[in-house]
Amino acid sequence: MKKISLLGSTGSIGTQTLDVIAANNESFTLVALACGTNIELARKQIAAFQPKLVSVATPEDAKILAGEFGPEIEFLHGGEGLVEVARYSEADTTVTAITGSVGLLPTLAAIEAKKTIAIANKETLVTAGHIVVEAAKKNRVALIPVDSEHSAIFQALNGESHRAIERLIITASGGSFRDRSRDELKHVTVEQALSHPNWSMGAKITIDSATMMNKGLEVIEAKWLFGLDYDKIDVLIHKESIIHSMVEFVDRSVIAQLGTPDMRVPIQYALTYPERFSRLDEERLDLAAIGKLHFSEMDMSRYRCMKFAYDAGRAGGTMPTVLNAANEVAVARFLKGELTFLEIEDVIERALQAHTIQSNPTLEQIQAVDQEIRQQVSVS
Ligand SMILES: NC(=O)C1=CN([C@@H]2O[C@H](COP(=O)(O)OP(=O)(O)OC[C@H]3O[C@@H](n4cnc5c(N)ncnc54)[C@H](OP(=O)(O)O)[C@@H]3O)[C@@H](O)[C@H]2O)C=CC1
Ligand SMILES: CC(=O)[C@@H](O)[C@H](O)COP(=O)(O)O
Ligand SMILES: [Mn+2]
Repeated sequence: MKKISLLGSTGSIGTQTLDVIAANNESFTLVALACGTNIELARKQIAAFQPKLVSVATPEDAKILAGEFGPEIEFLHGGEGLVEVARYSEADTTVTAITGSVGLLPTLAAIEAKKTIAIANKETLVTAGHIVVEAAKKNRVALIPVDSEHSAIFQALNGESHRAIERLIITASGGSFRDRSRDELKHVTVEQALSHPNWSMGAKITIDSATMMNKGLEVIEAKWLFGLDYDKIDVLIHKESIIHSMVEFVDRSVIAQLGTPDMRVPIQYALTYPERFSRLDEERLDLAAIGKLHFSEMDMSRYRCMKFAYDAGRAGGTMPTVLNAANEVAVARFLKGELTFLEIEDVIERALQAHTIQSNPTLEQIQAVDQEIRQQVSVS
């Protein structure tokens, strides 16, 4: 029985992880969960899965739930609660399905406690990839990708030697505005931006997909997960999200992973790896019904965030931290109606241009830059 601790249980990845656990309850059990403020859903999840440790955002909610569920379950809150859930002694695998760089400290705590990490929280790798990868190596902990593109690459690689890889080809749907010109983006609404053509996801990643920042974050995520230079990581627009990504090998053979857009596939694979469990009752890919798949080149002037991400990744040091923190705040401000869609890019560009890079930053330096940029971008 694999014992799972889940960060971000009430979100899109979190709820689908619980679907996977419930569908395979002879193999998986949930021992700890953490969420934020969605207490109504957390209550249902606790009742259904009976974890032994729970963390929520506020002490008030922790107290209410403790009163309802009694002493059998321990209730914590805030950043410390997240860390305790991530490194819970009874868990052997931690699923990081929380949004944003707030996932960094809990992920590091889980690695230090030698949990296998099923990693969905890409912002953690973007903001501090060198620290996370180094910690995983030192503690001999596996980082198993959950993100669909990285799971596809992981499956395509299937243990192939690093030397055999010519390049990774990460596919991008183009997001909510894939068929609009830049001119048509001036007056788009939050509601329109939140309508992804292929995937149902949390708000932040859906906006990232529309700006193409999601793909930029994924390029940096791939650099750290697969240990490749940026010159070996390409992005290809593929509007159907059927090919989840590909690997080209040095002999020009290309291996792709395909499937219907369903995150429960990569989530389940991250939990069953190196085995595969059956999902025979689920929808199967019907290429004849789809008929055609489309591909086009990435256009860095149409998608400015793509260029920001490659530039920040190549610059290294604290630049990816700036990219991520500025983006998190800019997206939150767009969602609140404080910025227009195109202003997201302007805000990120200003933060990157104003920053003096620090190379090979420590965790403390990353945390300081993250805070500084958040303050700066919340008013700029
Ligand atoms: N959704 C998807 O299909 C994919 C997502 N990812 C990545 O997975 C991660 C999660 O995405 P997604 O599931 O869409 O996000 P959601 O917004 O749907 O869910 C986020 C989860 O994190 C919790 N959370 C957020 N902030 C805090 C905090 N400070 N303390 C405690 N809990 C917190 C939320 O709790 P609450 O709601 O209770 O406040 C919620 O459970 C992101 O990094 C994303 O990039 C990667 C690939 C695909
Ligand atoms: C499901 C998933 O992994 C998302 O990251 C998805 O890839 C978003 O799609 P695009 O960023 O390609 O629109
Ligand atoms: Mn993805």
